Amino acid sequence: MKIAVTGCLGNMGSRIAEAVIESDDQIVFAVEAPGHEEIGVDLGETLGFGEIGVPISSAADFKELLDSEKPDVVIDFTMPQATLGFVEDCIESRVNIVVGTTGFTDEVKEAMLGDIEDSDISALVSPNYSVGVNVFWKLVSMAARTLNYDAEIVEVHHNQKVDSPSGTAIKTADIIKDMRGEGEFVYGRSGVHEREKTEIGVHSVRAGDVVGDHTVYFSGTNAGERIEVTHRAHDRQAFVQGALMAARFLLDQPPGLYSMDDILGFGQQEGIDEEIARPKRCKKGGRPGFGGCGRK
Ligand SMILES: NC(=O)C1=CN([C@@H]2O[C@H](COP(=O)(O)OP(=O)(O)OC[C@H]3O[C@@H](n4cnc5c(N)ncnc54)[C@H](OP(=O)(O)O)[C@@H]3O)[C@@H](O)[C@H]2O)C=CC1
Ligand SMILES: O=C(O)C1=N[C@H](C(=O)O)C[C@H](O)C1
Repeated sequence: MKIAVTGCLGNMGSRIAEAVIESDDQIVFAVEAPGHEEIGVDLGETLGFGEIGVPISSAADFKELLDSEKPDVVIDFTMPQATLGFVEDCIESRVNIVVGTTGFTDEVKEAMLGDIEDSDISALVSPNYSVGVNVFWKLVSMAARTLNYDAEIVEVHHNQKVDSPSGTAIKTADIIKDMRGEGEFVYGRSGVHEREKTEIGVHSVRAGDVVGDHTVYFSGTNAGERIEVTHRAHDRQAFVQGALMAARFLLDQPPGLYSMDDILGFGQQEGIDEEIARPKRCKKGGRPGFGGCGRK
């Protein structure tokens, strides 16, 4: 597989590059932010592998490199503004892309996904490439639909992370809302506030070198219990392996927008949810669930 890596000296980009260098795949070019002091230096030298014949290029030359080096796929973990440009260039040059960047506004992300869907490329865009988090989302969806309990999300990340809440937490909140057909997101409460039943709290912690933790608390009123669904990433390898799996998956796909569900065989969301027995009726439009009939 011929791979191009953007943000090749970042936390994720450098690890993607290292994994590719150590594999039978090939890095055909790698870019960093324009003006980066390592531009022109051999990527292998910088990453401690010795010379590999791939200079770190400026992202300003991305389109030109796409057309001359013709990678099978671009792997991008950078920042939203940069990613939008890379996606646009990939569409124009008909090169597949795996996007890991988070921090897009809803509008910008929808527009980007729409452009991909209207294009001739295949792409995968996910806020989390770890297999574990993709299973975590299934567990959360099952709990959210089954239990009529308050749902609160807490995510913890390293102190270099600039976007809050994490893309993973946002997708987790979306899943809970979708499963319940309702929900208002409330970010990091402060001051006097009476919690509405349908609120979905989202809380961000930034500290030290935490790779990425996500917990959803499902806690019932008078239920005498709570469930905490937690995923903890111990090492960025979890994301790297998923992103490389995604890149390989795209090689064989017709143009389209794919998800990790397609790769992991989780396409049958209903298959999981249908197994969950649920109370069938509630009075006055209450929402059924194992926590009883909630008010709407
Ligand atoms: N989907 C997933 O599984 C995961 C997603 N992420 C997301 O990936 C993104 C990157 O995370 P992380 O690697 O930790 O961040 P880093 O800040 O460590 O890396 C980002 C890299 O992108 C570079 N960059 C910035 N602007 C450009 C540009 N215009 N062209 C090329 N390169 C550019 C940065 O360069 P410089 O330092 O010079 O600015 C930096 O090297 C974040 O949005 C994060 O949330 C992270 C982990 C997993
Ligand atoms: O910035 C990070 O580090 C991470 N970002 C992703 C996110 O925003 O969800 C995924 C992972 O948690 C690490």
